[in-house]
Amino acid sequence: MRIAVLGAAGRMGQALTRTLAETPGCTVAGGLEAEGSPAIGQDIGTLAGLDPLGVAITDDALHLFAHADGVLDFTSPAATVAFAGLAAQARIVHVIGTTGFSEDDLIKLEAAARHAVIVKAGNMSMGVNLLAALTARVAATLGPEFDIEILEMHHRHKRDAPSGTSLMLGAAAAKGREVSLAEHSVRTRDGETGPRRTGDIGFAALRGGDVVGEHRVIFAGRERIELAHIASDRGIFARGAVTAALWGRGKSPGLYSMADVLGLQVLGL
Ligand SMILES: NC(=O)C1=CN([C@@H]2O[C@H](COP(=O)(O)OP(=O)(O)OC[C@H]3O[C@@H](n4cnc5c(N)ncnc54)[C@H](OP(=O)(O)O)[C@@H]3O)[C@@H](O)[C@H]2O)C=CC1
Ligand SMILES: O=C(O)C1=N[C@H](C(=O)O)C[C@H](O)C1
Repeated sequence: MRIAVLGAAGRMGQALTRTLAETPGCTVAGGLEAEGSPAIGQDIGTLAGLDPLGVAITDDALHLFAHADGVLDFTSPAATVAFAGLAAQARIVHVIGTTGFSEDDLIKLEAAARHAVIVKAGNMSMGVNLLAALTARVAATLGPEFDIEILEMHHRHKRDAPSGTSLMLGAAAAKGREVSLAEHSVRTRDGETGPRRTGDIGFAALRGGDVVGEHRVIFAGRERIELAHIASDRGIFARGAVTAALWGRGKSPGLYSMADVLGLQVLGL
């Protein structure tokens, strides 16, 4: 499968190139950066710390989409929405790892998925997707006397909060409890907040240093249960993304999740 990397010079872009280069059945079909980026013209392998792969990073999205069977997209919300239109036109698999979408962006991605195979997840690692399934299970088992709080820490460069993973975990908790996340989520606390409302699902975000990504789901009642995931290497996200692209080839158009790719729903988790 010919797979191109969007945002090839980024932290995830480089991890994706390394993973693609070592995955049987995949070829690195190209790398994209925005016009004016100093990465344009550089070899995608060299940039990712490998031997040269003979593929120069380009800013020509149309050419790149026309010569790929799939694209791995860890860029920015605005770029990803534009790329969804191009992937739909080219009828190729669009794997979306980007986070921080607005409601309006999500509507546009759903529209694009009527014509294209999109696999989208706030976290592509097997561990976090398992954690989400476990979170739903624990939330369904415990009553509302257990307060649910989701805590994350990421590196100082991260631009969005709560993280895509925290939102996935919040959605899983809400699903387990059979409530709407929008009606129960509390994203900030400051000043005279009053006591915690029963049933709320709270979010807290820490930023600093080079932390790859850490998440904790806390169920706090008269006793406390905590589920946690710690990522120490971006390769876990990259492996999930490449697996998703291979899985998506030949599927009917639609918006799929990593739970679909990993078969977690089939397992009843
Ligand atoms: N779902 C998951 O498993 C994971 C998701 N993420 C998400 O992936 C995204 C990227 O993270 P990260 O790699 O750390 O960020 P980086 O900023 O390191 O990388 C993003 C790259 O995309 C480039 N880019 C932005 N706009 C365009 C465009 N229009 N065309 C081509 N390239 C573009 C950026 O270029 P420039 O710097 O010039 O803007 C940059 O090189 C974030 O939303 C993050 O939350 C991250 C890890 C795992
Ligand atoms: O920006 C990151 O780095 C990460 N983003 C994703 C998120 O928003 O949850 C996944 C991972 O935690 C790393």
